Amino acid sequence: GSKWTKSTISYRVVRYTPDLPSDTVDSEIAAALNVWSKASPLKFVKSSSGQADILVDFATRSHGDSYPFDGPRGTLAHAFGPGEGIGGDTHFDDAESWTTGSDGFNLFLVAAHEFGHALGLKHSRNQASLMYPTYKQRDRDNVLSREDTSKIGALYS
Ligand SMILES: CC(C)C[C@H](C(=O)NO)C(=O)N[C@@H](CC(=O)O)C(=O)NCc1ccccc1
Ligand SMILES: [Ca+2]
Ligand SMILES: [Zn+2]
Ligand SMILES: [Zn+2]
Repeated sequence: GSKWTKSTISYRVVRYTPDLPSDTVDSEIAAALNVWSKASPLKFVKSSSGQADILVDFATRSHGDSYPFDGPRGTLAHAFGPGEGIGGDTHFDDAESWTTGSDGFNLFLVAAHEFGHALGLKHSRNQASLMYPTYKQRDRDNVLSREDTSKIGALYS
């Protein structure tokens, strides 16, 4: 696949982390998707049951795909590139402490990075990019670099 061939993409949160109220998880996930809808023609709609393009899940260790999580730290989350079935699905390691602040790991920031992968972006070698491989604190109101914006623009122009 490498990119979605439709402009409205559905998502559903399958399981929630115990670290945060579920409506907080919902709003952080929606905010992370909004980062990308602002930089592309893509729209995201939330469904509360049944199938969806992007299934969001919190899990630990072995969790039904070939990429078991690794306990605290290390891998924080992963996402599959666009496509049917597992394509787009985004999993967060629930061994991490998920927060809305600067302690633990900020769910919004990690989700914004993961959804870049779920939309077809690879890692960047540019430290300024949200798609740089390693986590660091960023200004929530300005998470995309010019490179991120041009990459998603080129993919979904
Ligand atoms: C090989 C993959 C599965 C590593 C995985 C990742 O890149 N997921 O998208 C991940 O959890 N990377 C860590 C860093 C690492 O494992 O060395 C990370 O901080 N990812 C989240 C992240 C990265 C950059 C900005 C915001 C969030
Ligand atoms: Ca981990
Ligand atoms: Zn997984
Ligand atoms: Zn990544």
